[in-house]
Amino acid sequence: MHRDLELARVGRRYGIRGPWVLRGVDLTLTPGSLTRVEGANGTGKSTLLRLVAGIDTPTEGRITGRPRTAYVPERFPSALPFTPSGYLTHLGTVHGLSRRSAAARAADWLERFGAAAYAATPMAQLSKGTSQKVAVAQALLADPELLVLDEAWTGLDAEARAELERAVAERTAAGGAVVFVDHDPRRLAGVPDAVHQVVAGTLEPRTAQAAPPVGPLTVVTARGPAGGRLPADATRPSASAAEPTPGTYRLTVPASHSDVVLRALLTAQPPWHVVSVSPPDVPPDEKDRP
Ligand SMILES: Nc1ncnc2c1ncn2[C@@H]1O[C@H](COP(=O)(O)OP(=O)(O)OP(=O)(O)O)[C@@H](O)[C@H]1O
Repeated sequence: MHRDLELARVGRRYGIRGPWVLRGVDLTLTPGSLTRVEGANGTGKSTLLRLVAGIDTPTEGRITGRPRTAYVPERFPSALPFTPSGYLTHLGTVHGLSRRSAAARAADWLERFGAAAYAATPMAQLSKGTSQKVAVAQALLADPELLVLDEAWTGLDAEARAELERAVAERTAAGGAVVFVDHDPRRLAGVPDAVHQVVAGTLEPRTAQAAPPVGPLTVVTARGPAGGRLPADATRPSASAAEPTPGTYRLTVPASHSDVVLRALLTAQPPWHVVSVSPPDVPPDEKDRP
């Protein structure tokens, strides 16, 4: 994503005389940012996400700077006349991939979400959870610059939920923007760069204290090159960073983001030395004891 996506004074109503669902919405999504949208039932969250995703257009106002966008809708039309493999491969070619690399990516994503065994099952026969995995895979397939997730975790098993959190971390680390709605307040808690609430048809920044991370945490201990500064991609997702001895840092990271933090440390120029990766409250020198 090379520039911001901007919503300026956006309004949406359904039907010429329908009530305004949203009005006067201003929102800026910057490259690399994670944004959460909250709001009570029926306030217009899905309406907003459809506008952000570009599958609906505003009744008034402007949206500019659209990047390559992918979207997981609240309700995925699962009864399609395809198998997951055929569907994802077809979509990959629509996104400009060769058939061969589209098929390889389709297989990779189905594997990541634990749905490889259903690659050749007609989609109409899939369980709700497996079709949700296909819904998520179709959005991630072509490395979108903007990823819009409307309750995308709903129906996924625990491993697939964690995998989707990791995929979100990868997208933002790659400079993409991610916007999500989720009924679970613990979803990626403490990680979003911005949280907005839909209230009475407008969008307001949430002013209450941001929730601290409540999911599983990982402590990454790393030693830097002389005078080295922690790479921004390592500090940004971290809930805390301490420097117990000069040049050695302990980063406490949501487990969903540990791969991204490790990659940022190891690919920095010059690279950092990762001393240990452990659950919180386990001193690094004790973690290997039986
Ligand atoms: N296609 C549509 N045609 C007419 N009205 C619609 C349409 N889509 C949404 N609405 C109305 O717009 C309002 C906001 O709906 P929306 O689904 O955006 O809210 P939401 O916050 O996502 O709700 P929920 O939390 O229940 O998913 C509701 O009153 C809904 O009935």
